[in-house]
Formats: sequence, C-alpha cells, structure tokens
Amino acid sequence: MTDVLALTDSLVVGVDFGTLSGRAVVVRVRDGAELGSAVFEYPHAVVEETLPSTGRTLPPDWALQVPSDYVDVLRHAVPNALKAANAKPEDVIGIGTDFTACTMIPVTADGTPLCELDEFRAEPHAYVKLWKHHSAQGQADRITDLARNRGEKWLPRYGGLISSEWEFAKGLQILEEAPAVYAAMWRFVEAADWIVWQLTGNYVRNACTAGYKGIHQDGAYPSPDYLRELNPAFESFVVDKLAHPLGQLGDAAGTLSAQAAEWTGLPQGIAVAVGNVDAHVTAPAAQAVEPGQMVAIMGTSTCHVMNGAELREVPGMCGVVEGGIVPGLWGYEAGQSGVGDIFGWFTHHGVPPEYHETARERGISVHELLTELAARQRVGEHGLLALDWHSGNRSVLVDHELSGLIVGQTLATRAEDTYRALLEATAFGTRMIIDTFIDAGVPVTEFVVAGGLIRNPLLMQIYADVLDMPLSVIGSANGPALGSAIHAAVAAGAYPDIRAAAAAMGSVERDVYLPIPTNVSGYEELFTDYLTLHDHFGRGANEVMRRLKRRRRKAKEQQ
Ligand SMILES: Nc1ncnc2c1ncn2[C@@H]1O[C@H](COP(=O)(O)OP(=O)(O)O)[C@@H](O)[C@H]1O
Ligand SMILES: O=C(CO)[C@@H](O)[C@@H](O)COP(=O)(O)O
Repeated sequence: MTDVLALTDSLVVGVDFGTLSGRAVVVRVRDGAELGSAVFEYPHAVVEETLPSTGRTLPPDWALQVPSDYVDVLRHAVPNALKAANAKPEDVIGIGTDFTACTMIPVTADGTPLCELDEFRAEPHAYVKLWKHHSAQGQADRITDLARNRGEKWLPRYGGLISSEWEFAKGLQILEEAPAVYAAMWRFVEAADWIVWQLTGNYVRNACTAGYKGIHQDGAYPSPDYLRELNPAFESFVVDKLAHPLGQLGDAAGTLSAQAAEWTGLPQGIAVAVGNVDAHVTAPAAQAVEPGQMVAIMGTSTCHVMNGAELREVPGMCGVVEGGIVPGLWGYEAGQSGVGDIFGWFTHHGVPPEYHETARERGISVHELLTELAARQRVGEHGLLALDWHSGNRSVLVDHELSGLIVGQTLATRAEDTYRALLEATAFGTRMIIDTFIDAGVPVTEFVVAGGLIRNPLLMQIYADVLDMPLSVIGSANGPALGSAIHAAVAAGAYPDIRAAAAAMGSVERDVYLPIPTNVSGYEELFTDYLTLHDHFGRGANEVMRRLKRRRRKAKEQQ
C-alpha cells in the first residue's frame, strides 16, 4: 500500500452518472472536503419518445440513452470541477465513478457500443437500456415464474421476484425482439463498468451490479439448463454475453489511460476505482455502513440500501448481496422506481398556468411553490390518498405493469392538494419497505436521507411523520459523487478500506427532522387505507392496471 501519510493532502475525483446528467466533484482525501464540482447535462437526456438517429417512434415504457453523452461528462464535468476547485491535476491520486443501474450497453469486443456502428444506428435495441426501461416486464414475469417452478435457490435472494429493470430481462428482450443485435453483441455491459473501461482500457465487472442486477450469487449465475428452458437460444447468455472477471468495491480496476487523461485533464496512471451503483456508493458518504443504518437516496427514484450482519430473505426487496455495499457484510437493497419523477411529472402535466406564472414572478420553482402551499395543510386536510406507482412498483411488489392512482378528488381539489398527496404516497411506499424488512427479521435502526430531494423540507417532515422515525441527513449535496471519491481514495491506497475512508471523508447530521406526534397518528390511519389500496391493486385482487397498460400498448401499436 502507498504511504498513508503522504497521501493525506492529496485529492480524488468522484463522478456520479445520474439519470439526466453527470456530476464531478474534487475532494480532499484527508477530510472529505469538497473543493469544487461541475455538472454536465446529457445532450440526449433520456430517449423515450423517438430515436434521435431516425426519428422512429419508440413503444411505451422504453427508456434509452446515448453512450457518447457519458464520455462528454468526462470531457466537460471533470475539467470544470478541477477548475472550480482551483486544483492542480498533479495532486489528484485517483478517480471513482458511480452509475445508475441496471443501465446496460451492448458492445463489441473493444467496448464500442453497437449503436455507434453504422449497421445498428437505426436499431433501438442497440442503444443503452436505461434502468427505467420497463418494457421487458413480459420477460421478467417468465424469468420469475420459471425460477419459482424450478425452485431456483437464487430467487429468494431477490425477494422472490426478478425485475424487468435487470440484466436478464433486458438481455432476453434483445434476443427475442432483435436477434441480430443479440448475435452481434460481444458482451452486455453495465454502464457502471463501461465507463471504467473507457477510463482504464480494461473491462472489469463490478461485484455490486453483478450481484444485484446480474443474479450472481455464491459465485455462480443461473444455470444453462434454466436459461434453455426460458428460451433455447438463451442457454449460453451467461457464458457468451455476461460472465467476466469481477472487481470488488474499493479495489482499483486499473489506471487512467492516456486517452482518458486527455479527456479529463487528470494525470495518466492514477488509480481508477472499480465501478459502483449511485445508491450503494452513497452509504459511505453518509457514514452509514453499519448494520441497520438504512440510507434512502432520494432523487428521480429512491433506492434504499443497508448493510446487515446476516443473510435474510426479505419479500420484494431488490436483493441481498454479499459485499454489495462494503466487503464483509450483506448489502440489502430495495427501492421505488418513481419518486422525484412523479413530482416532476405532476409539475409538468398537472399544474394550471397561473401557478407557473406565480412561481416565475417569485423566482422559485413550481415544486417550491406547491411545497409552500401544501405545507400549510394539516394531515388529511386535502382528502386524498395516492398510490405512488407512476413508474411502476420496484419494492415490494416488483411489478412495472402497475400505475399511479389518486383517490378522493373533488371539484375542490387544488394542485397543491394533489402534490402533497403524491409526496405522502412516496413516504407510504418507503414505510411499506421498512415494515417488510422489519417483519423479515432485518432491523432498521436508523433512517438516513441523501439525494436531491433533501432540498424539500416538507417532504422530509412527512417522511419522519409517516415512518415515525427521526431522519438523519447526509452532510453532502453530492452524496454519490462524494461516495465515488471515497472509493477512489481507497483504490489509490490512501485508506485501508471503505469503512475507514467513510469515517474520515463522509458526513451526516442526526435528528434533523423529528416525528410530530399528532401527524404520526394522522398518518397511521391514512397508511391503513394505503395498505388496502396497495394490496387491492397490487396483489392480484384487481387487475385493472395491467389491462389498461395492455390496451395502451395495443392502441399505440395501431398508430
Ligand atoms: N423542490 C423539489 N421538491 C420535490 N422534488 C423536486 C424538487 N425539485 C426537483 N424535484 C425532483 O427531483 C428529481 C431530481 O432529483 P435529483 O436528485 O436532482 O436527480 P437524480 O435522481 O437524477 O440524481 C426530479 O425528478 C424532480 O422532479
Ligand atoms: O436502481 C438504482 C440502483 O440500484 C438506481 O441507479 C436508479 O434507481 C436510478 O437512480 P436515480 O434516481 O437516477 O439516482
């Protein structure tokens, strides 16, 4: 290991690749001080309606990205962050990255994304399938049903259900809908690993996504026999398209290549950390790496990550992976596919023009205006109750055919009422997740919040009241990027492990929001009704949501 003392005045760079943008932050190794940051918005954002290369309309529930946008983050955000920090590149000893997941890229043997080849530019399946590409639900259902029937022992590690967001569902969808793309792809690669490949020239598959998204458990993937039964042509998916040597979190995947040094302005040869997921990488940034400390990374979606000392099977969790957050502990993950996305959708499509005008005149966002108005209400005053499934349900139902619902609307309902009901619905969704963990014997002793939504104090108070738990809040506004910087410091040898680096470089403030007893009892009643709606629409008693989605797809196909 490099001399620890010599490294303490050094710097590291963390880069967080989010849903719409990438953010780089320059961090001091000694104490985690964030000296400067910069954001680069992806030029193509999320491709949901039409393919940029041809204008072809995409079917519902598709979400693609363009991989060159990620390289542009390295070319712009990293140098700009160095500039903002007034940092000397030669002081930087390592770079770490995190990505949304499961975000998948079909590539050739040299890492070229298939969508960059002339023959595949017009083929939607050759593009990046973003985590929220939800159109492989049919494949996901078959994957789950077959695993259940065969008693596959990996299924309970994923709460009994495999998500349409993950590697196998997305891979099977390519095989069945675009066999030529499937045949041409050398590997199906997590974007989290592809970006590290761009930085180092080496493909190293990270243990985190391999475990949570790639069904890698106890050193093995699903068997060829199982895959053959799913589809005979899928038998060798693991061997041909997925399996690759794994890197553990906090290890170095390699060193910065000459090409990447040119893009970023960083010195060639510095350590590059093994790739990681935006959620999991945030736990050390919030100093929440001990069993029972649940971190909710609340942004477009919410991911809940928590270490546990023991292996337990929690129904509907996204997964439990050994070393999935830090080596040596069982990392648990659950999540909600839509949170900030739902609030954002409502501000764009559900708010009358006068609210937009007022917000503009006052120089605040529509979110802030609605939050201010909604904060004046007592619990239950709006008379509404919502289900937070506008982007499907990740935990605990793992079903992306589900959709949103608002009950109780009248002619007196105003935009701020609905907005507050949506905030509350996401808090109820988190309560479902925590209750399910506790019921399965996995204690949740602390709730730590991170991510962009910590900026909304009403939302935070609602969570404290609905969960009846104090909220700890991460000290950094750039949680994932700081987490990546922490991994970079470990990969560079500045700390012996992620726990030690988290203690020195992470930060958290405890008891920032405390439950208000009258609100807690009001929400307890509403949660009982939420549970009724949740089970009625989500557990098979009423299949109307599935039927509506089917009709929508059929109508779109006929256009
Ligand atoms: N004041 C606010 N209150 C609630 N939600 C907000 C507010 N401002 C923005 N949002 C939502 O936050 C989400 C972005 O969260 P952020 O953490 O910045 O991004 P990401 O999850 O991509 O990292 C968007 O979906 C947006 O609708
Ligand atoms: O699903 C995961 C992690 O497992 C996230 O990467 C995904 O929800 C995207 O997160 P963001 O809300 O964009 O931060």
